[in-house]
Amino acid sequence: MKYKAVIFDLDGTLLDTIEDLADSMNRVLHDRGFPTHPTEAFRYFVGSGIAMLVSRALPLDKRNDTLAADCLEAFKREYNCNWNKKTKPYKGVSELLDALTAKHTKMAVLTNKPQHFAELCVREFLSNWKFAVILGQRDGFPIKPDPTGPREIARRLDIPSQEFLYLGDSDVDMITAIGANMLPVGAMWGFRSKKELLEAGAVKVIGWPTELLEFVD
Ligand SMILES: O=C(O)COP(=O)(O)O
Repeated sequence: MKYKAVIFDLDGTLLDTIEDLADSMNRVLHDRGFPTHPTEAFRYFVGSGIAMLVSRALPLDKRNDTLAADCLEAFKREYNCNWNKKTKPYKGVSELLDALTAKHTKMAVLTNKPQHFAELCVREFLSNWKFAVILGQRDGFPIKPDPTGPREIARRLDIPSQEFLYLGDSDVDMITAIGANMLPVGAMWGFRSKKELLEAGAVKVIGWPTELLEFVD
């Protein structure tokens, strides 16, 4: 089966955002006298939205709703100043997006990043390519792994779910793809391991972006 459309996860799949996310959150922690984390630790904090990132980064014995809400607002302020400092597309992404564009494959972005930051990042780092839909975290809508987002993309593009490839770098992405009846493909250059991707149901795992082309119509 060859696929007609691709949904991309953003953080850890198209863009390496880890340092800007880590620097922003570490500043919030440092300002409050809490321990900071090495950048690598954020690979496991990212993926389920920024509220979860903030909660995972807070000291275990300090996690409460009031502090988490305060730190979430502080994180948004910091990230608003830092989102484009060190972020960049992964190597090989531009070749993949060029090739998909040449094939007229429909492309969309689905991320648990807030909608505002998702749009900023796509505009700044991926403006050479057309994404038919960019869906980030929006108030009142469930985030991944709920399949509402990918189903909305399929509906808006008027392409059956089964004809979508879904490329992501985390268990959340694989579970989302399976729930939406799309082919889950794991990106091994991102934040998580091959083992995690396979255990979460990746049907394929690829080590370089253009390997995705093999599955595209
Ligand atoms: O959790 C986030 O904030 C974003 O993560 P995602 O782009 O991998 O969905």
